[in-house]
Amino acid sequence: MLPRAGRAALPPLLRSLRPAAAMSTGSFLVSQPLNYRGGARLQPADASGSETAFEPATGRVIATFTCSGEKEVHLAVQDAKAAFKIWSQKSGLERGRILLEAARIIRERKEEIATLETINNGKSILEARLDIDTSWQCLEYYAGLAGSLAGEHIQLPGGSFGYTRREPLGVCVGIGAWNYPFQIASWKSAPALACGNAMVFKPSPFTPLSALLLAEIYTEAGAPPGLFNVVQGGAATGQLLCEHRDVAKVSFTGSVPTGTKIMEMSAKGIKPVTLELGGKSPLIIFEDCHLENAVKGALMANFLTQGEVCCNGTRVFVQKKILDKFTKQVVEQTQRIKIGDPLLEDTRMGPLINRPHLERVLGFVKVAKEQGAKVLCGGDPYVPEDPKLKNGFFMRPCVLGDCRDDMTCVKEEIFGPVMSILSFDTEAEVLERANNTSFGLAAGVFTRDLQRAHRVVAELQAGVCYINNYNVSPVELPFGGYKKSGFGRENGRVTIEYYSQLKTVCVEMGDVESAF
Ligand SMILES: NC(=O)c1ccc[n+]([C@@H]2O[C@H](COP(=O)([O-])OP(=O)(O)OC[C@H]3O[C@@H](n4cnc5c(N)ncnc54)[C@H](O)[C@@H]3O)[C@@H](O)[C@H]2O)c1
Ligand SMILES: O=CCc1c[nH]cn1
Repeated sequence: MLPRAGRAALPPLLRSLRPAAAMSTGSFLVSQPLNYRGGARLQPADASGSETAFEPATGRVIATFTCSGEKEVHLAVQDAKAAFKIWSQKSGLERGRILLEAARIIRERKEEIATLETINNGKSILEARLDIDTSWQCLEYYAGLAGSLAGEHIQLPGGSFGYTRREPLGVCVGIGAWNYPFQIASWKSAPALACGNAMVFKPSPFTPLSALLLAEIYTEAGAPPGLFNVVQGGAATGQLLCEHRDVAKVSFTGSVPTGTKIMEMSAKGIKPVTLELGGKSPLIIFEDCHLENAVKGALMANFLTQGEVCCNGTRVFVQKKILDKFTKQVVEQTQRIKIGDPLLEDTRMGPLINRPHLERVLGFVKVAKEQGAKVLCGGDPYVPEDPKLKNGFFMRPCVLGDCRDDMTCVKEEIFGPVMSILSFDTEAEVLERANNTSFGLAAGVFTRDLQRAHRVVAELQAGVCYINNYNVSPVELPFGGYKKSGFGRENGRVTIEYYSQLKTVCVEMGDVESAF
């Protein structure tokens, strides 16, 4: 454990951020090493190229860093292996105590972590704070479960018996996307560590920073050095991690194409894998809904984190009778979303992650228009008045009307603030259309008819379904997809099964009855 006094002697990533309230957009720079291994921040032992991280609100480079090569990946896995030896021998209660302390430190440092997340990702500070809340809640939740992890005792004939032991897997690898950097690192590491595993985590090269804070926090909370390590890099580094022979499991959050590669690599090593992939989720608004809530739900389903959310309900199916009224209100409220400096308290939408992604999202809007969709609002670049934001990656949130199921904007994941509105007549019709996708991450339904709500969600091919709300993620509930949106789950009790294995012990109390 690194004592508090020791921390002050180091160059902590965020010392320059304290007090968080004093930090303003356009001023943050990082020059310290961004790998974390064996309980300390360090430069990688070897390199596989370099990457730059941006502040999306200004377009400034805030960090240039070395991507980890084969040697560094190996060292991180070896450090994790050494920590695993110590950690896996602890009781669940002991592990839970350290996770609880880490949760407490996250709460205490919430403002600086949220500030860093906002600077590097671009999401509003209001949202970043909520992400940090679901992060410490996740640690608390698995801290609570750690002490109760157990097998069972099974009586056999003649006094013999068997029992099962729930054992950790070993060194787990976590690979994250850039949209929820700290939360993804927390959602993967908390259940992994609670079960007795160690972890090597690779953040997205677009958002390399906040996972380091989590690493420092675990160390400060009393985790053995090497229990949670961070290696920086892109695809090459990720590949080295997945292929390392001492890695027991890979938990991946990202796109379907990368998920496919991860699964292929894991198949070669017969390694279990959790895949949290993309989506094109349906949100179904029936005419008997509470309209005001449905409108709010549609905005929640589309515009959090600039629309860069895997489970977003981007195909909004609205029953014909209320189509005009619903659309009018959605457009009015979308136009009121305050875009701008994400560190300001009243900002509700910040910049997209980077310039190429902004261009890609704007490209989807262009194609939608060409294919006959009507841009009801937004869908164009936005330049805030503040001169320091003039090179930021902003766009105005977009609502598309007159959409059809065969349009690109309705079929493909855009991962930006673009809502497609479609109309429908009957329940049977909308169910068929909602399920007509290779994705299956989430789905939502707004109706006052209780029976219909449950009937519809029973038919929806999606891992996470919402009734009369959207995009709430309590850590007690499992999260994950059907179909090409992946498999395995994060959060909830069930995730214990994805980070542990069951050993059966058969005990003979009599003599051996030999067949020979
Ligand atoms: N289901 C979920 O919980 C969830 C959550 C967040 C994001 N996502 C999805 O993530 C995508 C956006 O994130 P992204 O652009 O960072 O995804 P991505 O697939 O491009 O990258 C994800 C991570 O994989 C790494 N990577 C890339 N190629 C690799 C390879 N060959 N081997 C190993 N690692 C590799 C990247 O460096 C990054 O850390 C969207 O599709 C979104 O829906 C899903
Ligand atoms: O982006 C999808 C939802 C999510 C948030 N954190 C992990 N997954």
